[in-house]
Amino acid sequence: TTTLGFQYKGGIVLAVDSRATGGQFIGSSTMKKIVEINDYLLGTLAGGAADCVYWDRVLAKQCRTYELRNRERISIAAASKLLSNMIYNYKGMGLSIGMMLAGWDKRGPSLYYVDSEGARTPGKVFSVGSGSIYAFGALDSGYRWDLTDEEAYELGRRSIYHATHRDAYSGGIVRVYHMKPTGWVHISDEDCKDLHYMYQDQKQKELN
Ligand SMILES: C#CCCCC(=O)N[C@@H](Cc1ccccc1)C(=O)N[C@@H](CC(C)C)B(O)O
Repeated sequence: TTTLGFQYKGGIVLAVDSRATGGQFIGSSTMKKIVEINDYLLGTLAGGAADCVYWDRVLAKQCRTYELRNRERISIAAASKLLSNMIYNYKGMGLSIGMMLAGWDKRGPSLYYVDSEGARTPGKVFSVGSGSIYAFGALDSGYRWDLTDEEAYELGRRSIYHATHRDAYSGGIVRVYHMKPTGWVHISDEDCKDLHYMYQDQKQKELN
């Protein structure tokens, strides 16, 4: 898996791949690794597929219960604390979860990284998963606070593409979402094969 998230002038962009593997076997090429917890809260999944999907659903239930009891949406900080505390109870028992939570609450945009080791940290730029080392190469060199929306989408897309090219455990569809003050927007789903040939043509044109 390769997932990434970054905050910039225009909000937060999330980008992920869609491959699920069991050893060298590819179990799925269409996994949804960006999960829509509610209209203002997105999660990204990396690690054990069952662990991530299960605890994401538990978190979604907790967030909805919070809304019903308090008549307002839960903050990203509180949602990430709920997830972190729930999985911390299982520390050392073998859970494998590396998630990002991205959302917009009354404090504005918020991006958190939470994992099954017990980490919970806010930040501006993260990449999580077996392909994150490759994604960071493109992401860190292209990241600026003042990116336009289109530049931000392309940075996310390109960074995931580079990871799918080099990491055997990443591939399939490159999915991009944008978290705005009005909630999330699904920007694009593109097969990494199509991106490969598109970038090759681009390079060819630059050489000519
Ligand atoms: C095949 C199959 C079913 C999925 C098995 C399964 O959890 N695969 C994992 C890799 C893994 C992890 C821990 C133990 C074993 C195998 C996987 O593909 N994780 C991706 C993200 C999830 C959300 C799809 B990615 O992190 O590579």
